[in-house]
Amino acid sequence: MTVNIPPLHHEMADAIQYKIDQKTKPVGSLGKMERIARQIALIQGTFQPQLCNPVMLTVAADHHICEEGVSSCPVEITWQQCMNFINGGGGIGLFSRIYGFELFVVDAGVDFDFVAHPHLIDKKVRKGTRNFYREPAMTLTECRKALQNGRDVTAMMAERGSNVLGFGEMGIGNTSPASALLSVFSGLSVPDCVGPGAGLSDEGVRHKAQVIQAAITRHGISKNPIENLARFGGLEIATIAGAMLEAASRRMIIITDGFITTSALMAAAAINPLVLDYSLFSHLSHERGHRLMVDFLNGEPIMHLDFRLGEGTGAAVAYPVIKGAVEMFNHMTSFDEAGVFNTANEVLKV
Ligand SMILES: O=C(O)c1ccc[n+]([C@@H]2O[C@H](COP(=O)([O-])O)[C@@H](O)[C@H]2O)c1
Ligand SMILES: Cc1cc2nc[nH]c2cc1C
Repeated sequence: MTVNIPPLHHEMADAIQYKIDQKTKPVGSLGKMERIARQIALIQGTFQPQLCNPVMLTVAADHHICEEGVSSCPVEITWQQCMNFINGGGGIGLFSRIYGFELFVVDAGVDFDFVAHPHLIDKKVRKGTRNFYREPAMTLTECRKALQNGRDVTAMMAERGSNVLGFGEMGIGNTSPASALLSVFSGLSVPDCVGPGAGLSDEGVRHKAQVIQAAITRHGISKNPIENLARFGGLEIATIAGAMLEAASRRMIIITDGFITTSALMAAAAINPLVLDYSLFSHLSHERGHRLMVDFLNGEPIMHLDFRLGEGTGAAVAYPVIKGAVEMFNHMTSFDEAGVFNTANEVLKV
């Protein structure tokens, strides 16, 4: 699969930075917000960037790796939470409403038969990702299908007028594939990449690491990122990776959430690293390993809130900061516009 991602509008970088530095503030004093504004202007190639119809894609799947005792949660929580979200409930139902996202739950592989709903997108490849302790998590065909499904969902959102996608996920057991992908793509040791997920004990974490290590030893590591995604990933992770790649190819803004959506970005970046230029890292998850993942991708988390809920909650909660960055770039007065500076103006500009 090849995805063509255009480079950022680097030719505008100096002029964009000049516009930020002309705002009535000491140079650099709005910190990360300045870097967010700059990135969005570089993505859109304009001095008047716009955030249009933000959409939250909470992509869900089940994981038969749970048969190995790698999660503290009952697997039914996956479908129950999906129903909760489309009815406006749960963390992401609430935060999407508060922060202005239209929320879609994408069924990439939940082990449940849902009734059709306008905010539930059916992209089910199969009922549950295979148990990757015993066999590859997906066949190559299933993995490619999930990637393509993600691309199709992004295309649908672009055609509805969205240029900002928040990514979330729901899937009991999905910190196991996310940990495996972190280890496989970064080369870090499995125990460094594994944490408690939704709530394992220390002993549970040790067992989870053993299961993941055994799976990596059994299937081996490929040079082909899609094969690695198929061996160790999850149906929602592959769907998100495809959706992110398509978003970057269309110059849309990608907002990651926590450990699992960032593992999807890792897979996407292994397919085409330019996807990272279009990505904002909403927060640093409390899940052990997320820091390693974000560092590996050279990302800068907007917030540190000790969230480890997933669903897209971090992406939604970071949105006001992203919105503020664009407002600052478009509307904060420059020294010239303010018209009240004389000598102070010169002092502040240096
Ligand atoms: O976003 C995160 O960083 C995050 C960290 C730990 C757990 N989660 C959520 O918890 C579920 C996976 O946890 P587990 O222990 O079942 O693998 C899944 O539904 C995720 O949304 C999410
Ligand atoms: C209640 C609950 C909500 C979740 N949201 C994401 N993972 C979750 C796990 C549980 C257990």
